[in-house]
Amino acid sequence: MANVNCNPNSASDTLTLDGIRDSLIRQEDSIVFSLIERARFPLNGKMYLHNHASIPGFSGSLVEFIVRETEDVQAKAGRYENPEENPFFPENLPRPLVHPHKYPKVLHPSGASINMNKAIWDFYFKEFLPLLVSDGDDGNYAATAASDLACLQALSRRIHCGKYVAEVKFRDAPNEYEGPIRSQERDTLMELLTFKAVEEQVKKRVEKKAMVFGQEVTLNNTSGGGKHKIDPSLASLLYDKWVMPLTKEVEVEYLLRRLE
Ligand SMILES: C=C(O[C@@H]1C=C(C(=O)O)C=C[C@H]1O)C(=O)O
Repeated sequence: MANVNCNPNSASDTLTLDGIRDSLIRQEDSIVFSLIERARFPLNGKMYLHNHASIPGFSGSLVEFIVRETEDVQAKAGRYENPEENPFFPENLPRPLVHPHKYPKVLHPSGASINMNKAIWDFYFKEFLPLLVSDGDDGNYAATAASDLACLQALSRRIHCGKYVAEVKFRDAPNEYEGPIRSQERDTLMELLTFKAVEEQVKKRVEKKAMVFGQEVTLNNTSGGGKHKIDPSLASLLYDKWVMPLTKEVEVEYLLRRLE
């Protein structure tokens, strides 16, 4: 069965750049669908206000409450034992209550501590969401927060796959990477790992996916009049401005620690 996550050959230790890129392409589907689902609801801005919900014993926004509680139960079920998964609120998470699954150890151990979720949380709520959804409040706060979390988790998984991308790039050309790693040259590492032509294809493909997945499907020939559930150019903006730069930041951070 195809594995949709970062390491497509998770049964073995073989990593290939093509295999990981295939999995990043598959994850575009999850991200675009999660955006379409979130865009069913208006902004519902009160959910994001500190202490607006007055939850006894809790200080924070309603969305933070829902994310923390969801991560708590998922941690008990072992979700964060998977090196591909990173919590948004890692502090004080409970231990798993289930028997541990043995995930293959393909990453360098120092990579485990890289967690970009604070930056993902900030750009998603402060910059991207207002572009994606309409203004307004329909009161469906719990369902809206659940769909925010689906978007955040899909984005986080994709961006942290940068660890696997960096590992395979290092294994493929250790001689090129070792010098700049030893001298901790961020800019040289960034140049070495960047493939502009691949990035251009990614932007075009996600825009096309948003167009195709977000069109109205009817049984007669009258199409939805070119209406789309989300603005396709937003998908390409999301990748250009945030997803790919953060993936590359994960790659650089991983490489900087690769020889520890
Ligand atoms: C992920 C990779 O590294 C970089 C980041 C990319 C991305 O986030 O999609 C694409 C190309 C590279 O500049 C890759 O080479 O595939």
